[in-house]
Amino acid sequence: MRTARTGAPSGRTARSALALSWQAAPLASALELAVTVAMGLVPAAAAWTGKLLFDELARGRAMDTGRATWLVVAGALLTCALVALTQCGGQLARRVQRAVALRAQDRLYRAVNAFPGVGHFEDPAFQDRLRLAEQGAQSAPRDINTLLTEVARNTVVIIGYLGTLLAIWPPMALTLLVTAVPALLAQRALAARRARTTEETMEGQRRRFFFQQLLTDATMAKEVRLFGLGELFHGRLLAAARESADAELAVEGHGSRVQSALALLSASVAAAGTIVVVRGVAAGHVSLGDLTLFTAAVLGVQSALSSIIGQAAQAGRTLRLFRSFLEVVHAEPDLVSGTAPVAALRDGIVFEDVWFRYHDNAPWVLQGVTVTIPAGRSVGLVGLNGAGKSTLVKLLCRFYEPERGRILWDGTDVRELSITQLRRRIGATFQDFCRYDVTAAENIGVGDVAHLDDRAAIRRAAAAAGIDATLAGLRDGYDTLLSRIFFDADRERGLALSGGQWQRVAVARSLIRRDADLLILDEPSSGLDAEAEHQIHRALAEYRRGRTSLLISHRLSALRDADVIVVLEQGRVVEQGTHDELLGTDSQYARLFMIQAAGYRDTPVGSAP
Ligand SMILES: Nc1ncnc2c1ncn2[C@@H]1O[C@H](COP(=O)(O)OP(=O)(O)OP(=O)(O)O)[C@@H](O)[C@H]1O
Repeated sequence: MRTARTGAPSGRTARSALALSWQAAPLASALELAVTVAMGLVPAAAAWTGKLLFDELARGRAMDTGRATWLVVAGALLTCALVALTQCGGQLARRVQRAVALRAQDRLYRAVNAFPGVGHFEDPAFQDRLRLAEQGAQSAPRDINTLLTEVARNTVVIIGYLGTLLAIWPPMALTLLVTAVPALLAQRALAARRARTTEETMEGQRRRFFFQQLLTDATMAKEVRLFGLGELFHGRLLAAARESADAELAVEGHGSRVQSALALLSASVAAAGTIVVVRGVAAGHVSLGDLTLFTAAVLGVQSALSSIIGQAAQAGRTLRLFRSFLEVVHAEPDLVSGTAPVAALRDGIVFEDVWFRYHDNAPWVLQGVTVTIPAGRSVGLVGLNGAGKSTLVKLLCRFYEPERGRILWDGTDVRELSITQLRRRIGATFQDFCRYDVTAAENIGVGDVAHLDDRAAIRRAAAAAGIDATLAGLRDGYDTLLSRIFFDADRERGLALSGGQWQRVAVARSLIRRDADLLILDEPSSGLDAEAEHQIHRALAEYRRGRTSLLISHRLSALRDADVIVVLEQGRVVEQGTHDELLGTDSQYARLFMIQAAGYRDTPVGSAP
């Protein structure tokens, strides 16, 4: 994938994540920070209240009961305040999280939509990065925000307690800070290892997802059952799932050992400090209240440091994922759109010595193709499977960039033209057309979003594709939902069309662009019955009259009327001419045509026509 690998240092990545969070919900983020800092003041205040209460109690008969009662009430009020602040903080955090999730998805899918070509989508590495980006975009801004608020809260907690420690036994303050260093290093290493595991198991997860699809997709269900593939795919699904689970289990096992060692270190340090202070109590120069305050301070500082370290490690892990988000959002486009406006086609389209292959080390699919599609004429494209016909069409629509050579639209290289304007001038039905889970009308209307609600235009296109009567006769006519999955508003299941009917809907979708200069039809009738095929070809021939069209079909009879027929063989143009011209020579076209004709006449292939 040609992404702009940001390789952003953690600082810059963290700033971007934080910016995402603050831009998404500035007020809620600021309030969350304020509430969290306020929460940080409570533990030290509560510990001091406890110490004062203990010291009061330690005075025995001389105790001031009124003061002790007020201290108990103050302790209870502090607990209430903590509960209220926790609830408030939680509510604000959820608000921030929802806003961040929406903003992150908006940025991610806006970026994905902006890729002009289709190359990125066919790249497995890009698919992995996209999935990591989805995870990172959700969690990193939240984790960085939490880190910020937790650092603020815990710094307040630590400052509140450090004074106490310095007053009671100063070396403890330093010891706690020093022991935080190995904990920080260990947690960082652990977080990096977790993030690496997530990245390394991505391919396995992609495989698992693929087998899940195979086992649950309605279109696959027939073959999976007929060929008895369920067990095979189930086994592969489990193997992929086991692979990821094993890797995750290994890293979590390591994590538990590290956490246990760190907990042991903390407990030993706390015990050593408490022993020193207990001795002070025994010697009479430290009060019981001081002992409780010291114990609370040690635990408070340790848990505050551990919380900061834990959050920092977690943020470090999700920042690695967030880097994927930044890489996708800032990815270089797979091809660059020109800016020149695209005028209506006057002279024609010319492929000039076009060379193309799908990847740097893949074989050439087009090898120096030179061909002209004259304006107002129809061109038929013929060739064996894999000859490169669909690829030629995809290059014309600018889904990919030719590696060498040029494609000219009225003499201008299409690279100089605005891709959006160019595509608006093309109506196309691809071999692998889409079946949208929307109404019949919308299934045609999406061919020209400006006409999504133009029922007359939709019906005209449907009539030209020979599907108007069928759609009008559906349960709710053109408003019938064409889907096997979704329910419509009345909880009625949608309707499924037959393969040939879907194909006509797809043809209608390309015909609705009545102002399109070029009509591309890649195997528009492969799924139609003989009568329907005849009908649709007649209708299309009528429709194409005087328009520029490029028609690909293995049924050569459908191309007889084309003004020029071009034969592709292994990515090279080997013949071109009219049907009669080509049939009169010893051409590849004539051979293919005879084979098909013989099939219909039941004449053995090779016998004289
Ligand atoms: N997205 C892709 N990624 C990699 N290779 C591809 C891709 N699409 C097509 N190819 C390869 O390019 C070659 C030409 O494919 P193309 O679809 O252009 O042939 P075609 O002439 O339209 O064939 P058919 O008559 O079977 O539709 C094939 O060898 C195919 O494997």
